[in-house]
Amino acid sequence: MRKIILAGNWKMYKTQAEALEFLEGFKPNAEDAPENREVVLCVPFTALSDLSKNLHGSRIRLGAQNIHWEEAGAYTGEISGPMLTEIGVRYVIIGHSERRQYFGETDETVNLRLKAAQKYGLIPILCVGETKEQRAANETESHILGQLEKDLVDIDQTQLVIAYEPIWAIGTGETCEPDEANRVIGLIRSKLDNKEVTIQYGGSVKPDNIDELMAQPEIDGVLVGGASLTPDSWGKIVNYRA
Ligand SMILES: O=C[C@H](O)COP(=O)(O)O
Repeated sequence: MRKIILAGNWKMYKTQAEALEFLEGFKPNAEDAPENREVVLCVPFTALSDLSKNLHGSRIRLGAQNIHWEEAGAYTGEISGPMLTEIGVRYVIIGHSERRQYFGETDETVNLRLKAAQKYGLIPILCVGETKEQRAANETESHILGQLEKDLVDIDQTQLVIAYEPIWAIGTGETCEPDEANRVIGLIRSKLDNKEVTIQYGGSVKPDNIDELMAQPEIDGVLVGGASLTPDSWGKIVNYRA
């Protein structure tokens, strides 16, 4: 069954102290949300351990923002599956457009990271999406389907979340129209072997557009950057009106 998953991606924001302060403010909002909604926070590595210790008995799940494909080794700046699972991490974002754009992530390395996540029992949140130029050139579909074809080689689609994030909508305030996000997500679903994969929308999701986005039949959740950084706006998003 398709699961509703609302995930915040804090990117490179919040120290440990700021993360704990956020948690104090957000916990009551999370507990108010309907039980069928999975609430996830993908936070910087430095905040994972402290948050994990403070999440016992809570329904909030922890996510990371990267994973290396090796179990250990000389890979300065990387993090491994066992390091994440040891502290209670359940989800990991892979292939975010910022990783692809600034850190040389390719479909090949995305595929390796996806395999590693699944090997260690983590649920990957695979990000795909087109640039403004690709959209203008009518290449949205071919680009995304090309990403999926390479990224998903030998990936178990029963342990997978996909986030459709049009790059032009990330952090710009320019949200993809809900019916257009629904159309693209429907297209992604049509190409998957497992039609029950949770597929999220991401890109300038805010408290004032979450209801309309979540009312779309193909959208199973959201991946949220900026609006997941304050307990108030993230609380409103996880408590969207069904
Ligand atoms: O991972 C989240 C996305 O990059 C969306 O970020 P945003 O909500 O700040 O536009």
